[in-house]
Amino acid sequence: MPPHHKKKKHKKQRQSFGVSNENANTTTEWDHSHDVQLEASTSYYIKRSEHVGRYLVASRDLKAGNVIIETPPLIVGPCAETEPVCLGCHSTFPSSSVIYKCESCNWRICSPNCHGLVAPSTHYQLECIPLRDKAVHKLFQTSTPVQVKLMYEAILTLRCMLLKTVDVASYDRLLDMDPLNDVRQQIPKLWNRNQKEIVLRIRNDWGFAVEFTEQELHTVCGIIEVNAFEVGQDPIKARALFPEACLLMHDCTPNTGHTDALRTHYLTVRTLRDVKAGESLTLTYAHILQGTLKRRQHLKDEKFFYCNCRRCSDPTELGTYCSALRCTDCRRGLVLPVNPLIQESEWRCQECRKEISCESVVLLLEKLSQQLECIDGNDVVGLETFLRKQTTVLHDNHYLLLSVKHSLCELYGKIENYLVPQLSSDQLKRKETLCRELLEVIDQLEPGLSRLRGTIMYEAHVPLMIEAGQLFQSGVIQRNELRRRLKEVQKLLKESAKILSFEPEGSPEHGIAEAARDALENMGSI
Ligand SMILES: C[S@@+](CC[C@H](N)C(=O)[O-])C[C@H]1O[C@@H](n2cnc3c(N)ncnc32)[C@H](O)[C@@H]1O
Repeated sequence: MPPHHKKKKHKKQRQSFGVSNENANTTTEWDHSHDVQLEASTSYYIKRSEHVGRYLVASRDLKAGNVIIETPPLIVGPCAETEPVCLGCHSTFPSSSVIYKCESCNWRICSPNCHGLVAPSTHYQLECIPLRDKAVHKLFQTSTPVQVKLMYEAILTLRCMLLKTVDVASYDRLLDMDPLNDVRQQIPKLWNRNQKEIVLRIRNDWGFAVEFTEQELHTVCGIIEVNAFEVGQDPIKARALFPEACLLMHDCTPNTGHTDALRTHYLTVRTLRDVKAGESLTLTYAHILQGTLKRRQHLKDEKFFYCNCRRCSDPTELGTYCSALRCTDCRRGLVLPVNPLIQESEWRCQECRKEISCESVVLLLEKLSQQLECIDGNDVVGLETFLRKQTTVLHDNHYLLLSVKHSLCELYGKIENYLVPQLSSDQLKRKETLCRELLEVIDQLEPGLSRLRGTIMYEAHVPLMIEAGQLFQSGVIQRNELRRRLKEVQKLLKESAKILSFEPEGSPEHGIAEAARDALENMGSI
């Protein structure tokens, strides 16, 4: 993995997928007995419940790593509020790049030979001629940068609508996805934004009023908002729709994970751990290393439902305490939400019973997040200082601290002045501790073949291997202990290589899998 040389902000956690529902009831489980079975595949069948709508259920016992869905996208398009991107492959344009434009519609492309221009359900097949005929590119001359971003955002909606004439079967599959119109219509801010920025833009500014009704366009906006996956990796990022995969129910400790191929966005969904026949197959629509209050609010705001899963229902978040604060009154107890399924719930110290309002907790976390945002993402000393100071206020596993620990465990050994040969034994020990602390939490929240686990296991092997060698050479440990330690390193590398071998070719994680395999080979037999 190349070192991070660029100055960067403290990294945000990676997010995957988005969905919705309005149910804010406070039951943690729902009664499945009335759920209706709809369709079946070899690995799953589709059921429907009052509470979540359609969802997938394992039709047989599945092993960790089993592929349950492998599918090309129904349609791909630019992200919301994106910088201008190539309408073929959705890559952003480096500032120094030569400007190419599509000869027909005059929108920017990365190159006349871009593979994406001719891919099914993209530029040439869908919006190129209509954009040309309506001379939409002329609007760029009079648009502000914000309006330009909104023009790119509207492209995916236009593409979906154009399927109606170009590929009726795909359009029907698209319309089978739930737009949650009733729910979204009750959110004026969202509905009015779509009306102004997407619906009226396409109908009035771009001249498609005869072709598409307002209602049709709102429905497609909803289908995208509720069901689209974020696909790709910098500098190519896009949104894509997958009719089967979008039926996976959300859970904050999911039993499946997904990857998408870099160029084609071909999606593969795999089980992260063994799943019994009859268990729901679940995916997370939120960040794993995020606290319940924030995770649930994100799901409500972006995906229109409050999650009531096992993790959300448990104030300790499955014993990880990753939302817990330290009591500044008695200085002994941990402060947890009284009822985590109520967003406004009071928080209470488990020792002195002192209560804090949810508002105060939110304000404190906002203040701390802002402080963290101000620290450069490569500033090891700054991040360590933040950790040291805030462990007096936050539990060691608090999600804000976990995100700092995640950054630090990658920085030690990777950036200038902290490259592996430059690390002191204290710094190596520190990297090891950070990795162990993170793995302990991830083993609870996303056990199994999780990408996060795989990358941290790779990081963990470095200090362990070096330390074992140094201790042996200085005579502190004997051959047997060396062998035991190297076996542990081997185990980490094997698991990391196995997990990350699922990652798409060309991705950083795929590179780590290769590095793990090389390291194993270099170790030989022990
Ligand atoms: C992408 S769709 C999933 C498929 C959808 N159930 C259907 O019938 O088309 C996302 C929607 O499913 C529901 N959903 C998924 N996971 C849920 C969960 N854990 N709790 C409540 N609703 C959920 C919400 O209504 C959400 O808006």
